[in-house]
Amino acid sequence: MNFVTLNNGLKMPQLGFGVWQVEDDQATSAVKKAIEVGYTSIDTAMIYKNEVGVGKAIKEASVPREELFITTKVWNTDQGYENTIKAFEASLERLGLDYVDLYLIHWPTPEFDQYVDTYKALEKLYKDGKVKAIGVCNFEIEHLERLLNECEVVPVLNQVECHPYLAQNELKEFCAKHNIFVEAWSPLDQGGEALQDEVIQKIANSHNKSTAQVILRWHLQNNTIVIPKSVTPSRIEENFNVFDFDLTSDEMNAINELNRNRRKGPHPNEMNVR
Ligand SMILES: NC(=O)C1=CN([C@@H]2O[C@H](COP(=O)(O)OP(=O)(O)OC[C@H]3O[C@@H](n4cnc5c(N)ncnc54)[C@H](OP(=O)(O)O)[C@@H]3O)[C@@H](O)[C@H]2O)C=CC1
Ligand SMILES: O=C1CO[C@H](CO)[C@@H](O)[C@@H]1O
Repeated sequence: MNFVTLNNGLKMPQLGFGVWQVEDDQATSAVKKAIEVGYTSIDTAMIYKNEVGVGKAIKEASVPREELFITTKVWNTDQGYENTIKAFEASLERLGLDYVDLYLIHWPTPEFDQYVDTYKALEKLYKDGKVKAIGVCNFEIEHLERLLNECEVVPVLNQVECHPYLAQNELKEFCAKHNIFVEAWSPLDQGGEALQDEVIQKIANSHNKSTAQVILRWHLQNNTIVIPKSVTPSRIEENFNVFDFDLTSDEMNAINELNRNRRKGPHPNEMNVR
């Protein structure tokens, strides 16, 4: 497993396990399987409604809590300083934990203009030692600039949709300049067209790997953190088995050229759901 060092010195596994669209019960078995395979980083959120199931897996796992890296997120309806503190305590309770490693704002929801206050609540939780790191999801450059100007703690990462068809080059450049990692959500294009791409298929054949493994390798070699999701035991293993080969710079460039700025999810400025 590769670890990255976040801007506050905390180490985080570069490959983690996502659990969106996994029912609470199934989350327990999927996370237990993932931990058995060797994943130690788990990405959940209040809105996934599976924090209880994830917490159960953590409790039943044979790996000590301090070796795990648990991420959860504050949902749009809980934004604002006081609401965020309450939402965090509720997440902690559902997870059955006394701290989380990383707490993230789920969407900026710019129309409501509360993400600065929300972030200030994350700073308070961080200063109180209840979270080991804080960050954001789905922040565009202008949203990050506001945090950098108006808040004290630089987010450790920005979790955004990213895969070969949505490379996020401009955002990656901005984040790198400010020592903020990019973490890719839907890194496998939600199991979609990118997994069938002919260019990626050819590269995969030459390494005797799957297209999913090549895509994950592309993310890792781009210095991106990844959190693929699967409830299929063989795929949970497959997605972890990406540290025994390297893509050449020609192969990396060939995948870079597939970018078409095509999103599966909403644009952050259009996601003002409450
Ligand atoms: N911050 C945010 O706004 C968001 C965060 N996320 C986070 O990112 C995580 C990952 O993103 P997600 O949207 O789930 O999508 P992914 O890109 O991880 O793709 C998951 C889909 O791909 C399939 N799959 C997984 N591995 C393979 C494989 N090796 N071969 C073929 N198919 C495969 C899965 O099927 P199956 O499970 O049936 O095996 C599932 O349908 C989420 O689970 C969540 O934690 C996601 C969306 C938004
Ligand atoms: O992480 C995510 C998945 O679930 C949410 C919806 O229920 C999305 O909005 C979000 O981006």
